Amino acid sequence: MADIIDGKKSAAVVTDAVSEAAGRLHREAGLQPGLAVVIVGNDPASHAYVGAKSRMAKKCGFNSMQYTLPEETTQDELEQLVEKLNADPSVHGILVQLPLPGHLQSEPVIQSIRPEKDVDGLHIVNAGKLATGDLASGLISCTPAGAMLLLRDRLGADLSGLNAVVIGRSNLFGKPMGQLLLAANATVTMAHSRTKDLPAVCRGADILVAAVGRAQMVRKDWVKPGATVIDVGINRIAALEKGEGGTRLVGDVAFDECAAVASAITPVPGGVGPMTIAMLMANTVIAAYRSVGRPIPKF
Ligand SMILES: Nc1nc2c(c(=O)[nH]1)N[C@@H](CN(C=O)c1ccc(C(=O)N[C@@H](CCC(=O)O)C(=O)O)cc1)CN2
Repeated sequence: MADIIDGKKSAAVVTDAVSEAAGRLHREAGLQPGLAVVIVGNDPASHAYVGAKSRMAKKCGFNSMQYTLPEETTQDELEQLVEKLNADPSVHGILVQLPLPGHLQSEPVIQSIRPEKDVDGLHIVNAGKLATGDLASGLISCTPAGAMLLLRDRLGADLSGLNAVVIGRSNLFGKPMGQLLLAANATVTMAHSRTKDLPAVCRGADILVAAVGRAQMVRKDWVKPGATVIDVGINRIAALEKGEGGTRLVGDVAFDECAAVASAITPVPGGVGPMTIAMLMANTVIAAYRSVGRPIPKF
């Protein structure tokens, strides 16, 4: 049976360090990190994530600002709000919760955020720095940064000689995850829906990272014995086995059967998810330190 990688515990270590760093910045420079989170529309899951981000920001000692915009918000109105936040010196981090309602285009909104306030790490300047191997001067997308921290705790910082397979090629996760693994010297394969014989590709992975958005798609015969499995999926399925109505949360990996083969595995919930919010806090405190030219804390 694989070791279960405890994302909640690692996230608490990060947020404790963030709180400490925020307190120091306040004491020594009189500056309180400010995080503005923008949500448009009524998606319940997005509201839950944004609520969790705002609560954690307060817990870390930040000035936590939440902008809840109605479903019918226009592209112009949203971009004007971003401009206002760009110009506000008390705001060090801006995050626009995704996905946006269908009539809005996310890319122009993301690109309108000043790169130094882009705590989601999605602006082309931040994505470009990561792609060119500069992990020091930009901001890195939160979920991949969190997944890498879990891997670092488990396998160390140098992944030389290890084969990593990332399933999924999104800008939010798959692409930056691939870049981070490459920067850690892993041999990286980016797999996706058009990959031929996906199970065989995955079976070659010492590190298997699943971000496909399909409940329990990765089965035990996809997993190399002894592999480390990182599950980024968040899917709600009917809770049939409990004999009651309702839903339960599962990842992209069939947990029980894959845990029997892997050497370590992240659960859902309680794996990568909590790290996403912790790394958002880390990015915000980093942005605040940089805004006054202070050396940034390490997480
Ligand atoms: N602008 C962004 N939008 C979205 C991002 C993002 O990083 N930036 N990621 C996801 C959603 N997300 C954060 O926004 C997120 C997802 C899951 C969790 C989490 O802690 N999950 C828990 C379970 C929570 C539950 O019970 O539902 C877990 O896995 O343990 C945090 C953040 C899409 N949008």
